[in-house]
Amino acid sequence: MGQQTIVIKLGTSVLTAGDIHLNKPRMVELVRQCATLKQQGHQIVLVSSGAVAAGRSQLAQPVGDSISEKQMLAAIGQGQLIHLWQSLFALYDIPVAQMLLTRADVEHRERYLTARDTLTQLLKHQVIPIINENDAVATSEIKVGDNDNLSAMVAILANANKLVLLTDQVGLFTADPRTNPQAELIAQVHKIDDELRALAGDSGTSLGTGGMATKLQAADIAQRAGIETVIAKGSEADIVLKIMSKEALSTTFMRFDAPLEGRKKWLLSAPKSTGTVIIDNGACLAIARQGASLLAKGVVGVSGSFVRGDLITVTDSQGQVIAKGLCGFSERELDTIKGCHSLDIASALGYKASSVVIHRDDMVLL
Ligand SMILES: Nc1ncnc2c1ncn2[C@@H]1O[C@H](COP(=O)(O)OP(=O)(O)O)[C@@H](O)[C@H]1O
Ligand SMILES: N[C@@H](CCC(=O)OP(=O)(O)O)C(=O)O
Repeated sequence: MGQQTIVIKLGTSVLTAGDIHLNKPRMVELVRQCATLKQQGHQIVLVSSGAVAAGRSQLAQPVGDSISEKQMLAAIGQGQLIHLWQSLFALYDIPVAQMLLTRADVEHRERYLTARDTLTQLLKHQVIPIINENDAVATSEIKVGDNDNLSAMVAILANANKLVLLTDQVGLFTADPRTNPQAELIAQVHKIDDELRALAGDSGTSLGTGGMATKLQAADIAQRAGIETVIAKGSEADIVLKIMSKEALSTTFMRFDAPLEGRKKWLLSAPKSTGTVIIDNGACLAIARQGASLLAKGVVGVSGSFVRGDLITVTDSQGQVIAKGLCGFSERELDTIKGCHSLDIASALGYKASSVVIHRDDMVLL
């Protein structure tokens, strides 16, 4: 492939030097590699963790791990982080931009499109966007929570070809190599299933967030959006350049051949599901095999709390997640009309309403 847009996510494990201090020589190395890629005509977006660690290293007294303390640390450290990136990229005359996002910035379609436009403009002007979660103000309702998932959202926003997750391991192993020295590297993954998810543990340190589990979630989103994901070790010499020339020891998650179109990519990446609809086997087959919309007739149960237009999860009667999509009814309406023929919905509710529960254009299969 020729010139590509590459989102590179740098975990705290890559950006800290065995403790909480930012690893400046490592950052210099990564900047040099990004500059080389830019010279080759590639577009680069960085998702940089490290704000909390950087904040901690600046305070003389020890600080705890409560949410408000971490938010304070992020507010202190983010400035130092972006200052360092800016100074290092300036050595190559490459301008950078800071974008601090939360889930709320991508959850609503208009805000998603605004963030996408900003990113597109920055790339058009040869600027490297450096993105982190806006930890200082992100409440539990609006935060993504980890930069792996955030980087998958960014990869979709940037219409990227590749998502590179740099961490402190060479890739995904059959078990956490920290605790299991016999663990073996999995070089290539075509589809992420429950068996693979069971291998991916949490972060082995108090600095990282989510470990391999969130990296798999990110790779899963990216794969479906048609983006290849590579997990590799950020401390390896020339690692990003080696990934580009396919010489890196790493785990590659192949992209799906039939990627989703724009609106469905947004559905996949952003909104949080607030409820669940359980459907019968006939409806499962119709939506999964025939690409049909979900009708009330196939609905056997409803849970959670949602209003018309909210994103909900669709499961089969065994609880297996089949799809997610924007629901045409509230949970109370859906409970009333479950099992109804589409023509009977209006009389069951007492007013005219949508004839489908989730339209196929508003649904992604999982
Ligand atoms: N199956 C696995 N393969 C590789 N690493 C794993 C696995 N399960 C858990 N891990 C842990 O995930 C950690 C990397 O995630 P994390 O600490 O969140 O790093 P980062 O800061 O780069 O996001 C590794 O150091 C490792 O201990
Ligand atoms: N936003 C946080 C990092 C969150 C996160 O996902 O961390 P990591 O698992 O190290 O990529 C920070 O800047 O400290």
